Amino acid sequence: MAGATVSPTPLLKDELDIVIPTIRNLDFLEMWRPFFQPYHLIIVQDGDPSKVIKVPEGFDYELHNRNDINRILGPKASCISFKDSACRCFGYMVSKKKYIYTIDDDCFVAKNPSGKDINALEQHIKNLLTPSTPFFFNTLYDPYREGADFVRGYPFSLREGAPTAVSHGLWLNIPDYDAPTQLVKPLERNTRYERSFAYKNLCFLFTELFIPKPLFVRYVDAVLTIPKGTLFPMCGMNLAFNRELIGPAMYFGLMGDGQPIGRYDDMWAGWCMKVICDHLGFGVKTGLPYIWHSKASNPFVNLKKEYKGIYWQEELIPFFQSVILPKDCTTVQKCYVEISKQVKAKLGKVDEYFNKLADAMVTWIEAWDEQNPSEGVVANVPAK
Ligand SMILES: O=c1ccn([C@@H]2O[C@H](COP(=O)(O)OP(=O)(O)O[C@H]3O[C@@H](CO)[C@H](O)[C@H]3O)[C@@H](O)[C@H]2O)c(=O)[nH]1
Ligand SMILES: [Mn+2]
Repeated sequence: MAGATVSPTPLLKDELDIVIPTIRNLDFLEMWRPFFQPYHLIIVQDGDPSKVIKVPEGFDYELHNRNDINRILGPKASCISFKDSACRCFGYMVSKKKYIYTIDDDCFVAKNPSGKDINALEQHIKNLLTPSTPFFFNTLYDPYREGADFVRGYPFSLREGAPTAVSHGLWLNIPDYDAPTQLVKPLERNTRYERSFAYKNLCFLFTELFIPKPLFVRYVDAVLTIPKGTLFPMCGMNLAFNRELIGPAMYFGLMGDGQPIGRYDDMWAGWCMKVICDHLGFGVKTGLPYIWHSKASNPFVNLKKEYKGIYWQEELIPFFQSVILPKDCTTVQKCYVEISKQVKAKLGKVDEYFNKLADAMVTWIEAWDEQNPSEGVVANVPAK
C-alpha cells in the first residue's frame, strides 16, 4: 500500500521566526496560511497597547505591545520607535531563532508569470541558504539557482561565494516608492499582464493611439548579489536575514512619534548593515521573491514623514560610502558601535537628530546583548 503522502517538512521550520509590525487585525495571514502556519510568529503591536489585535486561529505566535517592550527593555525601550513600522526590530531582538523573515500586514501572496502562488518564504530561505557573490559580478545573476552557473571568466577561487546575510524581496502592484514619486505617478502599478497575444497587440494599438501607455512594469525572474562597496535602499516590507550573522546591525532607526523623520527606518538599517556586511565578508541579495503589496500609504502623509530624509540622504550616502571600519571590528556589535561613533562625529552637525540616533544605536546594541547574552559572531575579517 502506498505510504500516506506526508507533506515535506517546511524548510527551517524551527530555525526561523516571522516578524510582523502591526496596527491592525491580521486577517492577511489567512492568505499566507499554507506557507506561514508551520512557523512561529512574533507580532509587534504598535500604537495603542489597549487595542486588541485579532490573530486568525491556528497560528503559533507571541505578541508584544508597547507595554511589553517597556517592561522587557526598561529605559532601553527608548531606542524602539513608537507609531512607526520601525518597531518591528524589537521582534528581531527577542527572537531566539537563527533566521528572521519580516513582512507588512498589507502584503499578500503574489502570483508568478505562470499564475502560480509564490511562496515568498521558501524563496527567501533558498536565497539565505545559498552563497552570495559580492566580490565579482556574475552576469548570469545568481549562479547557485537551478539552471544557472558561473559564466566563463569567473574566477574559480571565488566560486565558493560568501555567506548570505540578507535576502531583499520585491513587490507587485504597489512598489515601494517615496512620496514625491508616488505623487507624480499615482496610477503606476507593478502589475503583470497575462493576456493573449492578440489582446496584447490590440491593447498596444489602443494605448498607442488613445490613452497614455499604462506602465507595464515587469516581473523580473532574477536574484542578484549587491556588489561589495555598493549601497542600496533596503525596504522592510518583504525582507529576510540570517539573525546570527547580521542581527545586531538590523536596527530600524528611530522614527515615528517624537522624531523629525519617518519611513527611513529600513533605509538606515540597510546602509549600516551593508557597510558591515562588506567589512565582514557577508553577502546581500535582492530580487525574488515578489509579494503583492496591496495598500498605497497616503503620499501626503508620507511626504511629511520623508521630506527631511530626502535632502539629508544626500549627505548620508556619502557618509556611509566613506565609513571605514578598523580591522579589530570583528563582530557585528563592534562594527555597529564604531559606526555610531562616526555618525555622532560626522552627522551630528547635519542635525541634532543624528546625535540622538547615534545614542539610540548604542542603546540598541546594549539591549540586544542583554536579551542575547550568548551571541556575538566573531567573523574572520577578510583582507581588504
Ligand atoms: O504607525 C504604524 C504604521 C504602520 N505600521 C505597520 O507597518 C507596516 C507598514 O505599514 P503600511 O503598509 O501602512 O506603510 P507603507 O508605507 O506601505 O510601509 C512601507 O514603507 C516603509 C515604512 O517605513 C516600509 O519599508 C514599508 O513597510 C504594516 O504592517 C503596518 O501595520 C506600524 O507598525 N505602525
Ligand atoms: Mn504597505
